[in-house]
Amino acid sequence: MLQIKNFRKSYNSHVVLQIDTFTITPGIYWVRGSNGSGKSTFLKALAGITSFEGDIILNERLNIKKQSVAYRSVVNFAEAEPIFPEFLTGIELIRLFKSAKNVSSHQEDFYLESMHMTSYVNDPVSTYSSGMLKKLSLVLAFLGRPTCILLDEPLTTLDVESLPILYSWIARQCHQQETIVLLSSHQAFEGGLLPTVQEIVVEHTTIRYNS
Ligand SMILES: Nc1ncnc2c1ncn2[C@@H]1O[C@H](COP(=O)(O)OP(=O)(O)OP(=O)(O)O)[C@@H](O)[C@H]1O
Repeated sequence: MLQIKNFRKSYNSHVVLQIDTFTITPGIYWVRGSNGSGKSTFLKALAGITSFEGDIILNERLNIKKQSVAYRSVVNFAEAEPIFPEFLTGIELIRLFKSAKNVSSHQEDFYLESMHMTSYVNDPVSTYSSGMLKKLSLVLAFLGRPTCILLDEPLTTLDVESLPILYSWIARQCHQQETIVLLSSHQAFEGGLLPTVQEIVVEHTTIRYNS
């Protein structure tokens, strides 16, 4: 469970997001809002990579500010437009993430094979197209034993064949362990491929459930 309390994020003293209290229980959530509404800001705050006022607490014990290392070890984030060191190969980045997340198994094999990435995962990321970079960032977001997975604009640059594969990863993850999965998009969710999906709307500098 994620609890957000007295949250406020400003850029140059301009408030872009304010949330009094908001609770997210395990499940799949479609975070929808128009351009500039604050979706990325919200996910970056939950990922612990942008500063904010207030508290974010995971499972009633991991405060993002007080237990930041433990919090981040179970919260994975895929950026909307991922940028990686160009000289590293995909597999080197995966190994780096695995060591940070204390993963010893060949957990990545399932993701690389199902997303048909084995032919280029040993190449430097400087040679990757934007869709290939996106797929690599999605693999990284599933490594370890995350209890929260944050995917910012995962549909952007992903080809139509890859979308059902990503959705199957999400369904598998939620089946194996209680997980909060947040996917942001400016588009409405087209159902069918995922189990129950709830919608969180970002608008008017705050968030709400779309019930
Ligand atoms: N680094 C920054 N400095 C100043 N303002 C910023 C910064 N990042 C975001 N903003 C502002 O915060 C607001 C929310 O931006 P954010 O990127 O979170 O929106 P978004 O909903 O993800 O948009 P999009 O769908 O276009 O990606 C916008 O008004 C944006 O101009």
